[in-house]
This record gives sequence, C-alpha cells and structure tokens, in this order.
Amino acid sequence: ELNASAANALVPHGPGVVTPFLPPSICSVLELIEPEEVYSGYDNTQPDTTDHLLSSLNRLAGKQMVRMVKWAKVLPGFQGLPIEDQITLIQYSWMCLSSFCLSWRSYKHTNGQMLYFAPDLIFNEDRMQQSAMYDLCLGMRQVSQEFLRLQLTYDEFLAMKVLLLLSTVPKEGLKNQAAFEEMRVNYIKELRRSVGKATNNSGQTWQRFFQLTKLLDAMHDLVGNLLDFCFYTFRESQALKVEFPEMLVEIISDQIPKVESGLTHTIYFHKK
Ligand SMILES: Cc1noc(COc2cccc(F)c2F)c1-c1ccc(CNS(=O)(=O)C2(C)CC2)cc1
Repeated sequence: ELNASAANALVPHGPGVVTPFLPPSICSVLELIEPEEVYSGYDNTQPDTTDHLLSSLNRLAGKQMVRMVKWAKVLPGFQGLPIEDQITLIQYSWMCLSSFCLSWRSYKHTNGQMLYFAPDLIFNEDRMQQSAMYDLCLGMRQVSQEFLRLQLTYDEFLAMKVLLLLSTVPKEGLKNQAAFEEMRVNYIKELRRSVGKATNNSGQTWQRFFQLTKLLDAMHDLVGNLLDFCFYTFRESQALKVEFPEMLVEIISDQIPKVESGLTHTIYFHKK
C-alpha cells in the first residue's frame, strides 16, 4: 500500500491517470556511475622492462584514481559522510578497489586467463614474470578465476566494490562512525538483493552470499601484500627507476605511516 510520502511521489499524468514514480534502484545508480575503462598509454615500441611496465601501471593507477574519486562523490550515501571520512575511506581502500576492478576486467575480457589492466596493457605470463611481482599477479588472476567459477554478476560485483570501499577504517574510528555503519549495512543489504537476483531467491542465496563475503575477505589478504610491494617500490622508486604520478605520491605518502603504525583496521565478514 502507498504511504503518505510515496503517495505524494505519485506523478499525475493528465486528468485522473496517476503513474507511481519510484526512485531508481541502488543497483541501477551503481551501474550508471561506474567509470569507463581507462587506457594506459603503454608504449609497445619500448621493451617490456620491469621499470617500464611498473611506471606504466602507476600512470594507469593515477588515471584510475581520478575516476575513483569522482565515482565515490556520486556514490549514494557517501556524500552524507564527513569529508575527512570520505578522504580516509578512499585513501585506505584505493588499492583494494583498483585490484577488484582489475579482477573484474580480467574475468570479463580474458575469462581470468590474463590480467587486463587496460585495453592496451594486458599481462600474459611473460609480462607477469617481467613485472617482478609474479606471485601478486597470480593471486589476482586466481580472484578473477573465482569470479568465473561463480559466474559473478555485474550487480554483485558493483555492490561488493562499495563494500570494499567501506572495509578499512581507522582503528580509533571515523568522525561519524554511525553514518558509516548505516551506509555499510545498506550496501550489505544491496549485496544480499543482488545475490537473491542471481540465485532466483532459491535456497542457494545464503550459500552464495557466504561465498561472496569469503571472497571479499580474501581480497584484503592479497591487497596487504600488494601494498607492501607498493610501499617498497615507492621508497626505492629512484633506484628502481619506477615513476609515480603526483596523485599516487600524495595518497601513498599519506597512507604509509598510518598503515605501518597499525592505525588501520580491516573489517572482515568471517573470522580467520
Ligand atoms: C592500474 C592497476 N590496475 O590494477 C591495479 C592493482 O592491482 C595490481 C597491480 C599490480 C599487480 C597486481 F598483481 C595487481 F593486482 C593497479 C595498480 C597499479 C599500480 C599501483 C601502484 N603502484 S605499485 O607500486 O603498487 C605497482 C603495482 C607498480 C608496482 C596500484 C594499483
């Protein structure tokens, strides 16, 4: 039945005819605001040296970060958080978000066979070896192969991605912890809805929800190792001749002291 607020949302279409105006669903907004794929501008005429590969990944990451911040600003509920909390959440989760999107692209474009960083920067076995982070690449490829095994849907991916944005917080809490927790609960419900759609609300829904939340937990372990590699490469960037764009320098130099002094806390769905 229509309650008072829904009633006055009814949009009259001419005399006597009334069509209910329903707000867009969260998943349709998430699909709308999802950034376009970014090109790396990789120079294929150059040899695949480690420093050339990593510097290109960094340039790509910098471009992705610009779009990630724009995405977060129009993400339903995110604007309602204090600006300091918005910055903290993006700063703590950018590697996780970037990796999760990489897994999705690798799943969609290569069935989890290669790492599809960008349409013009795809890592096959050789490039994974050449990148000096072969094990990290294998770990990421495993995640995209898990997407394939589960036949992860786009709406599940989009809801999970928001939960990753909302999974690493300061140990001493955010400025407005209550607003954060309310937003997080809403996106857990959104994930539950998208899982229900994927399983036609069969008995499989809870089993699939369990599997997807296990997958989210697994992302954090992999990303922890990626961050270690990132911080090392960042510190040795001169010696290693690996370039970092300004956007990444800002985020990483702010993030290193907080991560290394144990000020960050990752929220897991399942106990270890
Ligand atoms: C772009 C982009 N698309 O996905 C990802 C994240 O995923 C991975 C990145 C590398 C290897 C992996 F196996 C990943 F899974 C990025 C990305 C690129 C550079 C940096 C910062 N630079 S860095 O020091 O961490 C490094 C990696 C260049 C060495 C951060 C993210």
